[in-house]
Amino acid sequence: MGELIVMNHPLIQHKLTILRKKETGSKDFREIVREMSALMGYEVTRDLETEEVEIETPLTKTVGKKISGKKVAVVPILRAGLGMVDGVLSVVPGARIGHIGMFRDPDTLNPVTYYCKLPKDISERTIILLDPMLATGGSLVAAIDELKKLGAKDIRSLNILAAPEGIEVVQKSHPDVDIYVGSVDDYLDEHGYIIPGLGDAGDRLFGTK
Ligand SMILES: O=P(O)(O)OC[C@H]1O[C@H](OP(=O)(O)OP(=O)(O)O)[C@H](O)[C@@H]1O
Ligand SMILES: O=c1cc[nH]c(=O)[nH]1
Ligand SMILES: [Mg+2]
Repeated sequence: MGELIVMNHPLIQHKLTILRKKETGSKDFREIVREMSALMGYEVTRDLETEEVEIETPLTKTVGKKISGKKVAVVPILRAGLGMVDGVLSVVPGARIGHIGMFRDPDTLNPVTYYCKLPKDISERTIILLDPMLATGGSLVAAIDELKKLGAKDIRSLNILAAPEGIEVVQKSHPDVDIYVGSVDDYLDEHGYIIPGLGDAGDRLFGTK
């Protein structure tokens, strides 16, 4: 079973509370998603491999560490995942970036894929999949299906909020994928919205409602 990591860091929780507030406008919402994503990016990269390297300081020789092993690819699920890219890149600036475009049909709640462009060597990279919202899990499962079809083997998901129903769906379909979340909320309403949630992340990020 994939691990579920709830990031209870006080800074992450403080920022999440601001995101949830209905009076937080798009400018602040975008800024806080970016800040939270940097903090979450720090957690999601905690187990990246390192190797020792000999270096020279201005005073002496010493041994330091550098990231080794697989390189990273950051893959936002459009649109809302785009809001998380800059924050994560602030901690892994050398990562390649792929894009998966997807929206959820409002009637069926099924994901519809409209775009996919990924780095060629996706099978050799650690993939950090970004989407602020994990609701029914349909979008995340479809995105992981697509990545695996193209050879991806090491995938982790970074989500600001998740519903218990969606986590279960993803863990059943893709037990090898670890899920990092800011909070596991209570339930999904009849329209598939996370409760208490923060509303529609894409609309709040881009001011489209
Ligand atoms: O877990 P699920 O039930 O699949 O729902 C989650 C998806 O819904 C939202 O996208 P949306 O369809 O609103 O598209 P947008 O990002 O363009 O706003 C969200 O950003 C996720 O991608
Ligand atoms: O609560 C939700 C559910 C899906 N997508 C969102 O943006 N918000
Ligand atoms: Mg949306």
